[in-house]
Amino acid sequence: MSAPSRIFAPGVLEGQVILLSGGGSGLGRAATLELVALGAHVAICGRRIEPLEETVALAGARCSAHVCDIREEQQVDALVDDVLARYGRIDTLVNNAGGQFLAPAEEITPKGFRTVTRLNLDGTWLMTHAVATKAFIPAGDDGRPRGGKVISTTLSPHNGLAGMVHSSAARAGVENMMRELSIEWARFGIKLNAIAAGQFGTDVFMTKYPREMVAAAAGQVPIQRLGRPEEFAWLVAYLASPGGDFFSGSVLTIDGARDNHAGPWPPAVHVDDAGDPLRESRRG
Ligand SMILES: CCCCCCCCCCC/C=C/C(=O)SCCNC(=O)CCNC(=O)[C@H](O)C(C)(C)COP(=O)(O)OP(=O)(O)OC[C@H]1O[C@@H](n2cnc3c(N)ncnc32)[C@H](O)[C@@H]1OP(=O)(O)O
Ligand SMILES: NC(=O)C1=CN([C@@H]2O[C@H](COP(=O)(O)OP(=O)(O)OC[C@H]3O[C@@H](n4cnc5c(N)ncnc54)[C@H](OP(=O)(O)O)[C@@H]3O)[C@@H](O)[C@H]2O)C=CC1
Repeated sequence: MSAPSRIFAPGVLEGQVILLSGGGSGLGRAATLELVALGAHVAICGRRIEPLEETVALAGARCSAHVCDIREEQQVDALVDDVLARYGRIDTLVNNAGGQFLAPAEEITPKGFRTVTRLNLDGTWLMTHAVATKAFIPAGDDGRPRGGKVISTTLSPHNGLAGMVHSSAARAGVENMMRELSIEWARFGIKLNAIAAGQFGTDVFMTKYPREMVAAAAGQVPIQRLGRPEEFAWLVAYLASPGGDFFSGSVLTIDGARDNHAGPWPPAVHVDDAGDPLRESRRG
């Protein structure tokens, strides 16, 4: 059973049904636990059943595990049908599944580039389109489109992350997809936003990339630490809650100011011996 939320009133998501991709690990698992703690039913998907079942064991009976590769159209259709058959509705889709490998651009093959854009851009589109057409656009009891929310994880810094040309391109595509659809699908009551995540110390982040880069990562964040998965989870919960109802077409960057500064923090020439930012003296 999920622990009570440290931030939100219990029950704020009571009765909501949320479909979340990549719920078997890291940010997706943290978000699932928070959403369940707030009263939502959360259906999670991923390619491997074992990590999904671990999340279900932590979350309890309001969470269900569904194997689905979000890159495969038929699997996505079957997933959304399954979730609707089980819960009868979907209120929010969280497109969290994603990832990439780190490699110099000139070494990325066409297959490698496609692998990453298929996962992050095409997979997000397939999930978004399937949920919108099957759950959000069809009429509810009042004869009007049911509406719903889509929250998609993207990547900060926005000005490019060296070694990740495929993912940088794909996540920019996702952000603009959310912006564009927020206009087109406003007439159906669908609200779409992106969460541009900076560096978060999830298990995969800490182990997948070269050790020296990971060790330096927190130092490149102006607030001097990595994000904590629960901080991501709270933002997802807020957007899913009534507090998020007037957000649509936004990109919410959660990165400790990493997006605003591309180099080490603080840059040596901008600080005094004590490490404080330099200032100019007043005139006169
Ligand atoms: C400067 C600041 C320092 C900061 C610290 C450094 C890191 C910055 C991190 C930035 C923020 C982002 C963080 C995160 O996202 S953390 C979470 C990451 N999680 C994941 O990536 C999980 C999902 N990822 C995957 O499943 C895989 O990585 C992949 C996206 C590749 C998909 O896997 P799949 O099984 O479908 O693919 P394959 O392994 O079969 O590979 C297919 C082809 O892709 C090419 N490829 C794959 N790996 C590599 C590699 N390491 N190098 C080069 N090319 C690669 C290749 O063409 C594969 O085909 P072939 O096998 O036939 O060659
Ligand atoms: N941690 C970080 O610093 C940052 C993370 N992000 C993004 O946030 C998201 C979560 O990251 P994090 O928790 O750290 O990483 P993880 O690797 O732990 O999570 C990725 C999840 O996505 C699932 N997944 C991967 N490919 C597919 C697929 N084709 N179909 C369905 N599910 C899939 C994985 O499960 P399975 O392998 O079983 O399919 C896994 O549970 C990702 O999109 C990531 O790129 C963005 C910026 C920074």
